[in-house]
Amino acid sequence: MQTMTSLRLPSRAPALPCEKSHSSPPSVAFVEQHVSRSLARTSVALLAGFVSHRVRKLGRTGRTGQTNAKASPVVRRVLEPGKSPVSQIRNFSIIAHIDHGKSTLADRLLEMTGTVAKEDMKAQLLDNMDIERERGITIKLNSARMNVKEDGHDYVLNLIDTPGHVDFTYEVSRSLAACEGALLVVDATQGVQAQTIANVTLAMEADLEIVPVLNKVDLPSADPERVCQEIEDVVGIDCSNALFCSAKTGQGVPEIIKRIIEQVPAPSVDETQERMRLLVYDSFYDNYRGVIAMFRVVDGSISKGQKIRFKASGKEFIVEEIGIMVGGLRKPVSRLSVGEVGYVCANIKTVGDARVGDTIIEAGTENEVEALPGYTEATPMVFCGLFPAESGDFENMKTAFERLSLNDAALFYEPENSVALGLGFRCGFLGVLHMEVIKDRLEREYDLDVVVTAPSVEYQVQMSDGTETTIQFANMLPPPHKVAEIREPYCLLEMIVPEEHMGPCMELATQRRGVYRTTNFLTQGRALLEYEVPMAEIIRDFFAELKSRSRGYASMDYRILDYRSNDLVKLEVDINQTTANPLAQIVHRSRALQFAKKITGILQNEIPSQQIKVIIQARIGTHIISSKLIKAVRKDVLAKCYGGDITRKKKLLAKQAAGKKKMQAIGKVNVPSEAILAVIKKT
Ligand SMILES: Nc1nc2c(ncn2[C@@H]2O[C@H](COP(=O)(O)OP(=O)(O)OP(=O)(O)O)[C@@H](O)[C@H]2O)c(=O)[nH]1
Repeated sequence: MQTMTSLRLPSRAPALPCEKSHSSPPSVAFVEQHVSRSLARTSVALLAGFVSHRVRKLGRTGRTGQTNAKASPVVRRVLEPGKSPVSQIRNFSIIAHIDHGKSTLADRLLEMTGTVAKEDMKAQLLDNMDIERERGITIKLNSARMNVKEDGHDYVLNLIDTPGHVDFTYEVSRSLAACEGALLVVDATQGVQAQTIANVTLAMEADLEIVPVLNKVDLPSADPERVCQEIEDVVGIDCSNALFCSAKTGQGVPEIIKRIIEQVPAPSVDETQERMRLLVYDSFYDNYRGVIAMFRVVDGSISKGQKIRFKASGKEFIVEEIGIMVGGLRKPVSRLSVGEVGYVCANIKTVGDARVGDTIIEAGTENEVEALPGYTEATPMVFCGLFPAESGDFENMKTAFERLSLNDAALFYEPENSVALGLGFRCGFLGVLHMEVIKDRLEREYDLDVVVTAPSVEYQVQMSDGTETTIQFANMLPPPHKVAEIREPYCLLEMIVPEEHMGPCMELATQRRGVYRTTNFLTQGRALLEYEVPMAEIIRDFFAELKSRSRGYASMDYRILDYRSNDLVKLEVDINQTTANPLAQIVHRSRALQFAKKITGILQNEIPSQQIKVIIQARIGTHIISSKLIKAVRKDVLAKCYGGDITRKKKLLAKQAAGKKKMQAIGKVNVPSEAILAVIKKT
C-alpha cells in the first residue's frame, strides 16, 4: 500500500514509485513508462493531449515528498547555516519552458558545486528508488543549498524550486518572491516558447534579476545568437551578456555559477526589522513528520524550540526541527537567519494550516508584526464532478479525498448525489492539470475507477434584485427571469505556432470566441499569437485541438485577465421530458445550437431502442433548439395469438398502447450511463 508521504502536493505531480527530479535517462524511461501505464487506465481522458503531456512532465520533474531516511553520503561541503553573512547568500530559481533543460541544469549545478558528486547522484537515485518502493517515499532534489568558493569568499547559493505550470501561477509567484534572481533557460535549438514568456512575466513582476542562459549548445542545430535576438525582441530582456551552456555536457556551467554570484543581488536586509518574518513558499505533507513548510527568512531568525504562528491561518506551533535542503535531503540545523531558506517541521497536521504565501512570525508578536505582502488563498478555477464508476466505492473515494486534501490546500470537494451517476463529489481545482493529476492519483494510488463530468469555470451572476452570486455548475444557475447578467473569466492566451499552420490555429481561437490581440513573428518560421479567450473555451479540449492543427508543434500558455459579461445561457437536455442534470452546461448563446446538435446526436446513437419512443431535446429555458427521436421497437403482443379471434387481438393491442403511454408519460427511459459518459467525453 502507498504510504502518505507520496501524497505531496498533488497539484504538482503524481508521485511515482521512483520519482526523482534529477533523472538519468533510465529513470526518465521508467517514470514515463509508469505514468503512461497509469494514464492508460484513465477512464475519461479530458484534454488528453495537453494534460497527459503535462502529467508526464510534472511527474518527471517530481515535486514530491522528501525524506532523510537512509541518507547516502552525498553531502560534500556545507557552510554553517545561520552564520552565513547575508552578502554571501544568493537565492535564485530556474525558469524554463518544458524540456528546455531546467532539471538537467539543476543537476549540473549540484554536481559542479560539489554538493552532490556525479557517482553519488546515481547511487542516491538507486537508494531512493529502494526507499520509494518500500515506503512510497519520493525525493525532491530541486530545492537545494550549494556552497561555492569564489575569489577567496564562501558563498551560499540557494536554488528555489518553482512549479512550472500555469495552474500554479500563484505558487510560482510566491516561490519567485523568495528569490532575488532567476536563470532563464531557453533551448538554443527551439527558441522562445509559450511558457518561457509566461514564466519571465512572473519573474519580472517579482522584480528579479534575470540571467538568460542558452542551453543545449552542444547540439548541431543550436543557434544561440539567433535565439538571443528573439529573447530581446519578444521578451524584452537584454541578452548582450547571455550565457551559452550545455547542461548535458557541463560546458559553460561554471560560468553560470560565477554569474549567479556576480549578478544576482544578495538578500536585502531591513535593519529596522528585528522580529521574525518568514515567507512560506512551499508546503507539503510528509508521512513521518506531518506538514513540512519551506520558507525564506525575510526578517530576523528562527530557532528550534521557538513558538511560531502562521499569520493567515492563525495557527501556532512549537518548532520541532528546522533545517536546509542539501542534495535532496533534509539537514537539521539549530538556527536560520535573515536571507536564508530552509524548512520547518512543527507537528502541523494539514497544509491548510501552513499555506503557501503565509507569513510565519513569532507567537505573541501578531499585533506588532505585519504579514508579508501578496498573500491570497489559492482559489479553484476549474470545477467538475468526480464519481466512482463502482457505486460501492463512494466511501473509498471519500477517504481518498480526505487524505489528498491533507496535502493540497487548493483542492475543494463536497459530496453530490446525481441521478445518473450516483454518489460522488463536486470538486474544484486550480486548473485542468490539477484536475487531471487528482483523477490520476485517485486511480493509481487509491485504485478507484473515476468518472469525470465536463469541466466548468466559475461564473459571477448578477441577479435582477441587485445581489450577486457565484456558481460553478450549470444546475446552480437561477432561472433566467431572476438573472440580470452572467460574467465569465477571460484569459490572455499566448500560442506559439509554425507560420504555415497559423491559419487553422487562428481559426480555432476565433471559433472559441477568442478576441485577437497581436501577432509577433519569431525565429524559425514561428509566430506568437495573442488572444483574449473565455477560460471555459480553453478548458474544453483546446490544447489537443491546437496540437492537431499545428501537427504537434504549437505551445500555449494562458493567464487569467478578468471577468466579462456575456450572453451565456443554460443548455439543458431532456429525455422524454425528464431533465438529465449531469448534461446541463453553461454555454454562449452563439455556440448553443452547435452543442445542442452534438449532444442530441450522441444520445441518439448511444441510447438503445426501447419499447417506447424516446425523444431527446436540448433546450434553453423552454425553447427547444434541437430534438432527436429514437423509434420504439415493436413488441409483437399478438405472437402467441393463433387463429382469428379479432376481439382478443384488439384488446391486446389496446393494452399495449396504454402501457406505452404510461411509460412515456413518466419518462421511464433506460439511459445507460455509457450514453451520459459519451456526451461528457465528446462535448
Ligand atoms: N543535448 C542536450 N540535451 C539536453 C541538454 N539539457 C537537457 N537536455 C535534454 O533535454 C531533455 C529535457 O531536459 P530536462 O532537464 O528534463 O528539461 P526540463 O526543463 O526539466 O523539462 P521538464 O521536466 O519538462 O520541465 C532531456 O532529455 C535532457 O537530457 C543539453 O544541454 N544538451
